[in-house]
Amino acid sequence: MPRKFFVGGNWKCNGTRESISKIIEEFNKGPSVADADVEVVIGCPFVYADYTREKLRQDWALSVQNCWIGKGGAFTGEISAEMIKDAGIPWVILGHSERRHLPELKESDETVAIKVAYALANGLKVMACIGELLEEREGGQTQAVNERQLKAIAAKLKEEDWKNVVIAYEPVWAIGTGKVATPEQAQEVHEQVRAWVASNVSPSVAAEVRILYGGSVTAKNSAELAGKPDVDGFLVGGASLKPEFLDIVAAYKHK
Ligand SMILES: O=C(CO)COP(=O)(O)O
Repeated sequence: MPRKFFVGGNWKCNGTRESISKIIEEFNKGPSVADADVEVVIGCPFVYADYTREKLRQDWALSVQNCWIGKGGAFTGEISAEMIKDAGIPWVILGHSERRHLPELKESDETVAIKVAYALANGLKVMACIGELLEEREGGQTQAVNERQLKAIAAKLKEEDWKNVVIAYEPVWAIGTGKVATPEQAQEVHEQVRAWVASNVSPSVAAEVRILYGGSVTAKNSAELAGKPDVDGFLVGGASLKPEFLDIVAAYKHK
């Protein structure tokens, strides 16, 4: 089965009702993808999930950007996987580098892995993010870091869980910096990630799991990146708040 191209938008902690309404109006003008070889998912802030769902075209799905590590209860300020599911939101982004590395958050590999397993067990689909820091890349640690992050997640999943996971490779040095990985750099890591999954999960999961690239993806660079064999889509930050996101979605045609 060929891997269906996947374009996720990650709005991060951005937006007002007014700006969301405006950008959705633009998005809703784009061609239908209902029968196209692409899946589109918008990751919005929790508080705007209902508002976004109400306005957003029906052929695009909704995601949130985090969830609590386990069952809900006395965890002030947190949102559980059960609540996300109950609210009718199919996807959650987990392990984003901002959550892994911001000093205020510092989510460990283990925390991310527990969240991924719990969200899957409660019926959500997960965009699981991995990626190396600049100093790790410069220190020749790229593969080791990505594999360490993946290994923590894989250790908690059963083989059938993987059908509800997409992996987002987001090199931290490329996020929000305008410094996109070259198509060759992205392909090299995606190939390593797929090979790791083949050896450590199963060859069939490796063949089917979608590996997204994230980090300064724009309308300009998306077509060439999409042309690489192991790039199955994108997780887009800044450009997912702009009309050019429609052009990034259209990059599936370069597959
Ligand atoms: O972090 C990202 C998506 O999750 C990427 O962000 P930018 O596209 O703004 O670099």
